Parts: sequence; structure tokens; C-alpha cells
Amino acid sequence: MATVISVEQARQLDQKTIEEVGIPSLVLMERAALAIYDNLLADERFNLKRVLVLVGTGNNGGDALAVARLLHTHGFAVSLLLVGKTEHRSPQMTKQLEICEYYQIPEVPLTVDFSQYSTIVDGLFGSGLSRQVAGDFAQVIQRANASGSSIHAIDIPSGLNGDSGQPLGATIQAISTTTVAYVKTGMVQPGAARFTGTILVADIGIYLNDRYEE
Ligand SMILES: NC(=O)C1=CN([C@@H]2O[C@H](COP(=O)(O)OP(=O)(O)OC[C@H]3O[C@@H](n4cnc5c(N)ncnc54)[C@H](O)[C@@H]3O)[C@@H](O)[C@H]2O)[C@@H](O)CC1
Ligand SMILES: [K+]
Repeated sequence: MATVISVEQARQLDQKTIEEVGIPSLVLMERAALAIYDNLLADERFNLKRVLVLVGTGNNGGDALAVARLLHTHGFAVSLLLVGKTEHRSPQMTKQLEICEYYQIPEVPLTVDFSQYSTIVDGLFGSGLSRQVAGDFAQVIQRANASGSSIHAIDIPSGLNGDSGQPLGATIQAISTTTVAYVKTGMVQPGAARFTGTILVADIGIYLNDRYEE
């Protein structure tokens, strides 16, 4: 059985890998994005004709922007929907957004018609979800779920409590989730599969015991 960790362990492992081991945050993000990109291409349930990428303010949003850039540079039609306040953006998310701006990846407003997209990539929240989902975030999640598009979640479906497996308000219903490093406890609780869909684990160089183990 796959190793399962708590959200706090995930945060600590990210921090340890960056600060003690010394792998830069943007390198981890690039590895996560490459794994997500490969998973999207490998699953025929995802039609990548028109892709909408939902981008939050944290590093989950940074992963999403890196995925958007990989799709764009490989010829797929990608649009970005940025949700949340500019002043909340993390440094890595800001850097990834600058790269997307270099490539002129289009941004769309909150009012966009979601049903025109064949695939939606969810990068609103991952292990940083800290409270009930409300406002624009809740509205975007509800509209994504209702769009009929196939949704792929990054790390944890946005809105799902990664420890309890309970929705914290509006929660993304993905057909698959690429989770970073290890599966989070909540994702394998009864009822969580409705939100996670198929779970794929991305090895990005973050290890519990300083070694890769299944
Ligand atoms: N470089 C790194 O540190 C790595 C980060 N990773 C990714 O980064 C994620 C964690 O990133 P973060 O710690 O930045 O956290 P998140 O990106 O999950 O979210 C944090 C942001 O969301 C806000 N927020 C939390 N709950 C909210 C709510 N209910 N309503 C509105 N805003 C809310 C916070 O204030 C913060 O701005 C992981 O899930 C993973 O996807 C991975 O790429 C691994 C490496
Ligand atoms: K997510």
C-alpha cells in the first residue's frame, strides 16, 4: 500500500527538502508540473483541445502555472483563471506567472463560460488550505464542477481537507489527482474518492527517509 502522510508532514517535508537538503523550490515545482503534464497526456479521458487552468495564490497555483506553460509550449490552447488577491501571491507563484506572461498565455475573467473547455486543471489550493472555501473561490469551484469538463486536481482537490477527507465548503470533483510526493491521509478516507478520482503519486525528490520508497 502507498505511504500516506498528514498535511503537516507534507509541509514539513517540503520545507526540509528546500532548506536542509537544498533542492530549490522552483526545481520541485518544475518536477511536479512535468509529472502532471505527463499524467494529463497519458489519460485519454482528458481532451486537451481547450484547457482552463485555475490558479490560486499559493504554490499550488505555482504548480498550475508551470503546467499551463508546459501545455502552451507544446501547442495546446490554454487559458488561465487567476483567483484571489494579488497581495497574497507567493514568490514562486509570482515567478511562474511572470514566465506565463513572457509566453503571453491568455488570462480570462471570472465570468468566463467554463463549458467551452474540454479539460480543467485545478491549482487553487493544496496543502495550504486553511479555512472554509467561500467567495470567488467557492463560485469558481462550483462552476468547474458543473461545467461538464474533465477536471484534474493538483496535489489535493481544492476544498478537500487533506487530513479528514471532508469537504471544507465547495470542493473540486476531479476525475484524477496528481498528488505530490505522498498521498495525504484525507484522500483515502471513505467518501474522498468522489473528489480525488484516480490518485497518481508524483515523485519529485521529496522523501520521508531521504530515499525513494514505494
Ligand atoms: N516549492 C514548494 O514548496 C512545493 C510546493 N508544492 C505545491 O504547493 C502546495 C502548497 O503551497 P502553499 O503552502 O503555498 O499553499 P496553497 O497553494 O495550498 O494555498 C495557500 C494560499 O491559499 C490561501 N488560502 C488557504 N485557504 C483559503 C481559503 N479557504 N480561501 C481563500 N484562500 C485560502 C492562503 O492564504 C495562501 O495564500 C502543495 O499543495 C503543492 O501543490 C509542490 O510543488 C511541492 C513543492
Ligand atoms: K488543487
